[in-house]
Amino acid sequence: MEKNIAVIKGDGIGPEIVNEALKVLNAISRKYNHTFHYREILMGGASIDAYGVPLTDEAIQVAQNSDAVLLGSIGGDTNTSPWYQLEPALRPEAGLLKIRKELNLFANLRPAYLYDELKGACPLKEEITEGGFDMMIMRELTGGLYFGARETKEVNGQMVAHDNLIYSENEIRRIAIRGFDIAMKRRKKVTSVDKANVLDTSRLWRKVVNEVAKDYPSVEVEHMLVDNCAMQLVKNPRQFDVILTENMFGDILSDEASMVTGSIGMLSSASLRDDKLGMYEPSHGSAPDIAGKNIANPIATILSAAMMLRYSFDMDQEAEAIERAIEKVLKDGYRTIDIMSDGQTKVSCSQMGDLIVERL
Ligand SMILES: NC(=O)C1=CN([C@@H]2O[C@H](COP(=O)(O)OP(=O)(O)OC[C@H]3O[C@@H](n4cnc5c(N)ncnc54)[C@H](O)[C@@H]3O)[C@@H](O)[C@H]2O)C=CC1
Ligand SMILES: CC(C)CC(=O)C(=O)O
Ligand SMILES: [Mg+2]
Repeated sequence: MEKNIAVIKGDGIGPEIVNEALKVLNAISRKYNHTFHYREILMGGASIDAYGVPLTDEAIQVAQNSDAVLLGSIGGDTNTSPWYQLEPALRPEAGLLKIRKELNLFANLRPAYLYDELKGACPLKEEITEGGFDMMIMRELTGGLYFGARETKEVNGQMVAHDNLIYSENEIRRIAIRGFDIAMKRRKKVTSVDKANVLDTSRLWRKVVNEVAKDYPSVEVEHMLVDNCAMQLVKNPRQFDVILTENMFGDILSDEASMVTGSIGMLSSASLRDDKLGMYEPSHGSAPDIAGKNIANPIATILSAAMMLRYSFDMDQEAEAIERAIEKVLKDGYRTIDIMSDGQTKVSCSQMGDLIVERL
């Protein structure tokens, strides 16, 4: 098969981790006789430095006309980077939000899975992690607080800021349908997470989720308040199958879930819409604290590339080959520093990519 992939390396560790994913994709293309055409575009700080804006219309067009987008991560140190002296609409994150919105990538899938081999890297007690866990966080990605109007202005001599949180029934319904569809292929349980004891958007969310649930009688549905969910994720992560939630709650809960898998460097993601085009990126950010040192964990990005093969290209066998190769590397005891524990072999970002390629 021949596929066009828009590649956004981004900032910080972005180029390091994407290079490892490209290594793996190249090995897959050789082994399975595919041709992947990479079209590199800029986003985030790299685009600000080159063009003065975090994402150009031309870059969006390239992404729009590709079969999938592979992204590293964007952004800098929000305390020290000069990018954060710019007005908010010109900062790196504005590029990421813009591409998600322009491509209508409303469904963000973040699978959190505890590999047996990484139980030692998980900060939870053994009795909690015994038996492992495997959950899919289904995060709404193009609505809610990150996309409402916002403003900071002076009122009565002091600065006041507001951010609008808006959800429409249709936005909730389409992500809920995706969540239930995914649950049907898994353990048939949806935990819908909201703050319906306080927020109108959450009350609407719950109502629409209950309506959608009627079409999936074999799926068990429960509603959980987000503060309780944050606690349950560390108390008993095994109870979760699909966590269905809005944009900001999903952002926060997925970082928490990632740490329970051992490291945020393990958590992949797919951002999908109604057709096959999707964007694939690790759930973490650009990690400026470790950028340029060749120590970042590239596994989340490589697993995201596997999700791209599965969801955008229908290449299930190839995706599985990558996932199995990662399992083998972990079984063989190789670890980047974030997942390192006693008795294992510490490797760099690029060595981890090579070791995965060797096992494909
Ligand atoms: N999708 C994206 O591109 C995202 C971008 N960001 C941006 O990233 C920048 C840094 O944000 P932070 O809050 O520091 O979050 P972060 O996710 O970049 O880093 C948090 C911590 O996790 C570690 N970490 C992250 N990825 C890792 C990996 N692959 N291997 C090993 N360790 C890893 C970092 O070293 C850091 O200690 C900010 O500018 C933020 O806006 C944040 C989240 C998502
Ligand atoms: C940088 C934000 C806009 C996004 C984020 O934190 C995420 O998607 O995980
Ligand atoms: Mg995040």
